[in-house]
Amino acid sequence: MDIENTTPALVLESVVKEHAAGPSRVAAVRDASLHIARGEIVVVCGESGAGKSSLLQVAGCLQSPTRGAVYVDGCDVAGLGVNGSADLRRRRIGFVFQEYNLMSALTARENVALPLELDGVRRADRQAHAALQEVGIADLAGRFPEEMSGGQRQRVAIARALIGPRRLVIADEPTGALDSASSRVVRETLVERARQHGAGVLVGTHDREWLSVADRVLEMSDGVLSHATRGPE
Ligand SMILES: Nc1ncnc2c1ncn2[C@@H]1O[C@H](COP(=O)(O)OP(=O)(O)OP(=O)(O)O)[C@@H](O)[C@H]1O
Repeated sequence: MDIENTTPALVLESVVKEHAAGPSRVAAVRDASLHIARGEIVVVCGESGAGKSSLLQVAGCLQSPTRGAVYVDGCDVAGLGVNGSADLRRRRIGFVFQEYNLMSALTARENVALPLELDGVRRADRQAHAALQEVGIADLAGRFPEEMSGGQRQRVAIARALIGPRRLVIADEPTGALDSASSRVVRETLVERARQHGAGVLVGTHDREWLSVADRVLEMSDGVLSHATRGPE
């Protein structure tokens, strides 16, 4: 394995995330530390309000930590500034959310190509088509999101999250809105694509079905990330 491949996809060091709530503050993440290697799938479970989304937002550089450090693919996010952080998100991090977050005015292929096009990558369209082929929905490339099922939309989101040199994929309740058959397809697709691309994957979910595909399962409770873990069940 070369040096680049041994760089962790994600390192969190003593991360604290507080949210303002009126005059007081809520500690959503309390002193969380975590390493995710490339190709590794880590699932964080926990009840509603445990702090999973807050942890994922900080890990995905969508929010700054109140304290602590975040490294994505070896890069210290605190030193990047607003533009550098946006570039890192667009180039190195893929996101999959419960709500899909696809652009409704763009076709499936255009949605997948968008992060590459924003970076001026040539032949983005062709790469997007290949990515849709890999997730098994190339025949829907010309459809708009509203013309697809939830499971199909989520596969478009996965193709978009993994296109280009992604080092880290953040998935927040990726199967929360899907039936069990679509959920299984989405799980298998994300896992297979992550293994092929060598991206580290951090999934926050209530869906216990994710435990069977995880390399590590962590529990979150009242902002505390517990490393008293199990392997996959
Ligand atoms: N923007 C915000 N402003 C104020 N408080 C927030 C904000 N976001 C989250 N919180 C609070 O932080 C805590 C953790 O919330 P978070 O959404 O991270 O949990 P979660 O485990 O993802 O929950 P769920 O599974 O319901 O999405 C909760 O007490 C929540 O009310």
